[in-house]
Parts: sequence; structure tokens; C-alpha cells
Amino acid sequence: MSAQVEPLSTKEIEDRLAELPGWSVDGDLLRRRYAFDGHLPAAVMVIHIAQIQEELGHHADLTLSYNRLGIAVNTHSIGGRITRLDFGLARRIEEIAPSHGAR
Ligand SMILES: C[C@H](O)[C@H](O)[C@H]1CNC2=NC(N)=NC(=O)C2=N1
Repeated sequence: MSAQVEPLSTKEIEDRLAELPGWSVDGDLLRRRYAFDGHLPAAVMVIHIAQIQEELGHHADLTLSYNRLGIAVNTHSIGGRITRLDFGLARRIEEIAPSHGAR
């Protein structure tokens, strides 16, 4: 069992958001929406994110539309608060986004 992760403070969240343009906090969710040139690149990015999520053991809610992808994540194990695990996943998603033509 890993140690329980702590919710981030408002200040900690603001500092981390400043380094992640395009991401925002909506209640207790860390969110971003991406747009693509078509459906297939968006669907391929879903699979790539799924691989990262399995590697990290941390999973966002992914909403695939035609050429849009919505991402919403928090940490279920502490009752749905934003933690470093959520920002860790967000940073990994940002790293791969350009290679999928996400904007
Ligand atoms: C055992 C496994 O790592 C846990 O159930 C993970 C899986 N993915 C998860 N994803 C998210 N978003 N929050 C969690 O608390 C969480 N817990």
C-alpha cells in the first residue's frame, strides 16, 4: 500500500496551473479540452492517454466527441480532491498532445 496522498492547497493548485496553460480547475476537477483536425487523431490520443494512465495507475474521465477530447481528473481515493497525482497525469498528457495535433 502506498502512503495516502494529500489534497493540494489553493496556492499549490494555482502554482501548478501557472505551468499548465489550457488547464483549469472546475470545482474539485482538473480539466482541459483539446481540439483536433478530425476524429481519428482524437481517438488515437485517447489510446495514448490510456497507456499513460495504466503506467501511472491514475485515470481521468475522457470524453471523446467528433474532433474534441475533454479530460477531467481528480483523486478518488481521497474523496475526489485535486492532488499531485492529477497534475502528474496532466503534465504527461501535455507532453504527448503536440504529437497528436491537439490544440
Ligand atoms: C489501485 C489503483 O491504483 C487505484 O484504484 C487508482 C486507480 N486510478 C485512479 N484514478 C483516479 N483518478 N483516482 C484514484 O484515486 C485512482 N486510484
